[in-house]
Amino acid sequence: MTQNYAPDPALLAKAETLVEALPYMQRYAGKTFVVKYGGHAMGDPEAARDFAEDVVLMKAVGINVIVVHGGGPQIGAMLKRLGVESQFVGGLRVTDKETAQIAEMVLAGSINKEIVSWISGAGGRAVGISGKDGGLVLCEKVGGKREPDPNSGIERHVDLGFVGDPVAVDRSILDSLSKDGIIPVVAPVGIGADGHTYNINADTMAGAIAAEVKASRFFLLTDVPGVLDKDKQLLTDLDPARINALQQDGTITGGMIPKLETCIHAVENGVDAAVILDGRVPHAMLLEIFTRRGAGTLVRAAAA
Ligand SMILES: Nc1ncnc2c1ncn2[C@@H]1O[C@H](COP(=O)(O)OP(=O)(O)O)[C@@H](O)[C@H]1O
Ligand SMILES: CC(=O)N[C@@H](CCC(=O)OP(=O)(O)O)C(=O)O
Repeated sequence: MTQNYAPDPALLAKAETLVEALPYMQRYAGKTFVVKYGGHAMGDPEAARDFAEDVVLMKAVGINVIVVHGGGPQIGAMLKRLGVESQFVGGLRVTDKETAQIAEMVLAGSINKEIVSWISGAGGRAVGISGKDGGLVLCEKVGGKREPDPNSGIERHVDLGFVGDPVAVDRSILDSLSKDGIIPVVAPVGIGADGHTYNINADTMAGAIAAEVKASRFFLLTDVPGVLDKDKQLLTDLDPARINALQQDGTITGGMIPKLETCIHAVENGVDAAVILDGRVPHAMLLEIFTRRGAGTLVRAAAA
């Protein structure tokens, strides 16, 4: 007995999607991608599950994925619960000794292990570390910032306390984990030569790691579709000169300034491209990596 076999169009579309992904899988196998997962992007449990699936799929097709996470809103919530005041200067949290302890507890304790659990739940193997582990990140106290005084408006110098800037990254612990099929998940906390614990902006931490491992792609998952122009239209491609112009004319403000400065640092120090993506969009990274459509804002160094 014979039967006409008409493939289900939905299944056929799935097969075509896989075939579309093939050249990208071949291009990226063996390459290193650094993913910065921001605190705003990780709010929704469904989006978190999609994020973990994307990371596990990337690893399964041979990409060495390194996750660096934030947690600013979650630190803020914990400080509020504990009745500790907190303020930001130039996008960085002023961090006294108590705040540094709480930030470490939230970042390296709860958030780090939660991301490890999500990745395990998606069938991957992850190990959570902070910049303190295996000598990963040595940092230096960030110099103070100039800020107008809220009362007088006169500029004053603000000491940020235990806020660190990565000055040396030792990639060996990342390489050991990656080689063994493990996805490193890194909390933005580091140690200084003075032995103190420092709170590091997660974009800065991720950028320093991306530059050290010469990542092919550096993804920054946030809560906007990418960099928007004055008419709220997505800017799909940027280079350092254009970013400087957008900063000068006030198109880029707030948290986007350190984010793009980190992208410039990364692409000028050996990272092929940085991409700012909306982490709330389901499977945002897979769409960017494995389809012709792409998403978000791609930042590259200026052509030589
Ligand atoms: N031109 C711009 N395009 C997009 N976002 C911008 C722009 N200028 C400022 N922003 C702000 O930058 C924010 C992203 O930075 P941030 O809050 O530090 O993100 P995250 O916590 O994910 O690191 C956006 O939510 C938006 O409010
Ligand atoms: C020094 C400094 O500001 N550290 C940040 C670290 C977390 C972070 O950067 O998280 P997001 O990426 O979610 O913003 C903070 O304390 O909020």
